[in-house]
Amino acid sequence: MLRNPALKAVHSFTRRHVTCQVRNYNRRALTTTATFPDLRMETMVQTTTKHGMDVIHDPLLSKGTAFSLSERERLGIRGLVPPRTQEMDKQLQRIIRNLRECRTPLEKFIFMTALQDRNETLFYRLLIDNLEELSQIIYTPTVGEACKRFHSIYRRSRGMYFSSIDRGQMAAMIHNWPHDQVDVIVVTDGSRVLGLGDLGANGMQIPIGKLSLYVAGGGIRPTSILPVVLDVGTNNEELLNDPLYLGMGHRRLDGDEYYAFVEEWVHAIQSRYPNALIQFEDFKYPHAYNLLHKYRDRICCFNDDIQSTSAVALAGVLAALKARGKPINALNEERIVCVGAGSAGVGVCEGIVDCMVEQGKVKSREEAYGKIWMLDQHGLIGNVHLGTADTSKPMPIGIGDRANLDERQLCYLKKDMRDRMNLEEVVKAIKPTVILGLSGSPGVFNEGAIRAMAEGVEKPVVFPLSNPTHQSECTAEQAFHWTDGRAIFASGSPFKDVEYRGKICKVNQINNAMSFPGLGLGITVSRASRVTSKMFMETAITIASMASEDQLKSGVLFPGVGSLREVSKEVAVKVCEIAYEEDLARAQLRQGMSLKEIVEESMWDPEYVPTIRIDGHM
Ligand SMILES: NC(=O)C1=CN([C@@H]2O[C@H](COP(=O)(O)OP(=O)(O)OC[C@H]3O[C@@H](n4cnc5c(N)ncnc54)[C@H](OP(=O)(O)O)[C@@H]3O)[C@@H](O)[C@H]2O)C=CC1
Ligand SMILES: CC(=O)C(=O)O
Ligand SMILES: [Mg+2]
Repeated sequence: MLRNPALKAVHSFTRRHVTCQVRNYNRRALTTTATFPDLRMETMVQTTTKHGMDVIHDPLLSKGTAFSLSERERLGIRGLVPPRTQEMDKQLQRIIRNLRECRTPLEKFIFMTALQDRNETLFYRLLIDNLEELSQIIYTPTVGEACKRFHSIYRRSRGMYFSSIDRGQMAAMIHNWPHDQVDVIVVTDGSRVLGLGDLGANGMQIPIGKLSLYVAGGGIRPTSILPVVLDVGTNNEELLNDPLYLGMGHRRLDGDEYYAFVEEWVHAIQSRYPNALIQFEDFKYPHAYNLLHKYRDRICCFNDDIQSTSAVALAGVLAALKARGKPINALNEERIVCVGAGSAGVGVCEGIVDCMVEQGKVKSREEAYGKIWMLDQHGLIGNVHLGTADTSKPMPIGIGDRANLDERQLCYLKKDMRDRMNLEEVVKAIKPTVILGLSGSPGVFNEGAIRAMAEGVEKPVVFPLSNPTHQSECTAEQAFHWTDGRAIFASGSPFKDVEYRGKICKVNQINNAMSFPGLGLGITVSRASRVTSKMFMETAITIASMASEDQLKSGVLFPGVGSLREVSKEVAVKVCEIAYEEDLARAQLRQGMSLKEIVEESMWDPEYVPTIRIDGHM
């Protein structure tokens, strides 16, 4: 059965007191007999065995100044908080005023973290009500800065760390986590944090930020999430030499040792939380792919950078087709350049190829690969027999530094083009309609390349998707100036709309944050045992259909982060449908309720509910 998202107290009234039957997350009925003059029949409540200061200092229970007098009595906190009970709206007024006084985004980040550490209900209310503004603090771009500075701004622990000294202990350690029900785990090894490289254990802020979006955008309960760092070391010299660094001070494990480490962790998770969805995040190529292929058919997991980035980028490309007045099943008519051949670049291009094949307008997968030109840091993945851009000596494939290319990247090799052509040369040669940036390399969309692109197409689709903002392949302003205001533009991190010659040019944000919360919600609600390719493709199509004709005309491709809850609902319903269709769902459908109603009812909404104390032995 699907879990009721809120605890429910069912009261049977006797003359002087109430018998209260409370169901916890495991649907175990707990019964307590006490007098609750402030509660009515069917009141939602939260329960605790805690008392006094322990209640005030538990961020999942604390309401700060909002505890009612009756709650203060029964929880033993009378006199421990200021006397006036202040409801959430007043608390929000105070919080917002204090937040606005923070001078820098990083100060805001620290402020938000402190709020999350003392009162999660208030934190999530604030976040949901101001998603567009505050996602830029708890997520990209500010989270990037917070990762770099994690070891110097560290205040209080959140999440779990599994490190090289924990080998052999992980199955026992997982029981240290205080919650019996975990629905979503985001795990990183910190090897490629946004476009910032190897940040080791400092990467913890990424799972925390992603999971905050799961709660705020996807309605997952804050008690059901688990952020994890696999601290297998770091190769970041600066961190290794910093005495304040909090991770293991050795170089990264690699090879068999690395994969054995991850395997032990997966076993530990499975032993306690066999139904949890695992999101692999910010693992460097090729580990990211290797882990995905190892686990995707074994456990309920996906790789965010590969798969949900692919869903949202495909959504952007499909919506851009519509914005250019083309049908979305004409993807095969596009000429796409992808700058970046790592997890995200290859993942996004695979999603586009899957979609072209699904649309049935290409004869083979190979034909679809032929529509995409891929560049890595050396330039185009081209034919080394035709020579390279920087040397006239031909070099057969598999020799020299091209030996690193694997079969996933070699699918895009262009036999009729010279290896390592630079971006501008590629653009001039093939006249692309779409250019994607997933390189983590700022400024690689240079003026020459973008101007050349704009000469060949009326509405060039320019998507510099690298994060955070300062790693973006170009700025919004550059894209609109170099294309004479004609670009359809989206970036990974937010930019402001641009005014160009009196016209407001719209900026979209294409970030996997638009897809993973809804996906996780759908998996959680249906209790799907696996995450499938179809779920990502349908997520893309769902998101691509969300903008109105007028929005598309104005350059808006789909709703922004501010509408994340609405987007997540739609995505979750679609993911649930697929889970049932593909026979992967383990939750029984509820009679008389549509999937949409079930999804909506499952979404946690931060509000204060009365707290009652129960006897821990009941
Ligand atoms: N908007 C979104 O939702 C998402 C954005 N991203 C962003 O994508 C970026 C890449 O992530 P990911 O793929 O995981 O990282 P990887 O490290 O796996 O891959 C980076 C790729 O970029 C290539 N590259 C580096 N410099 C250049 C250059 N100057 N010109 C062309 N290619 C270059 C690398 O080449 P080589 O192989 O030769 O080293 C490599 O192929 C990050 O900045 C990340 O923030 C990632 C996921 C989601
Ligand atoms: C957004 C994201 O997942 C990344 O930049 O890695
Ligand atoms: Mg990522």
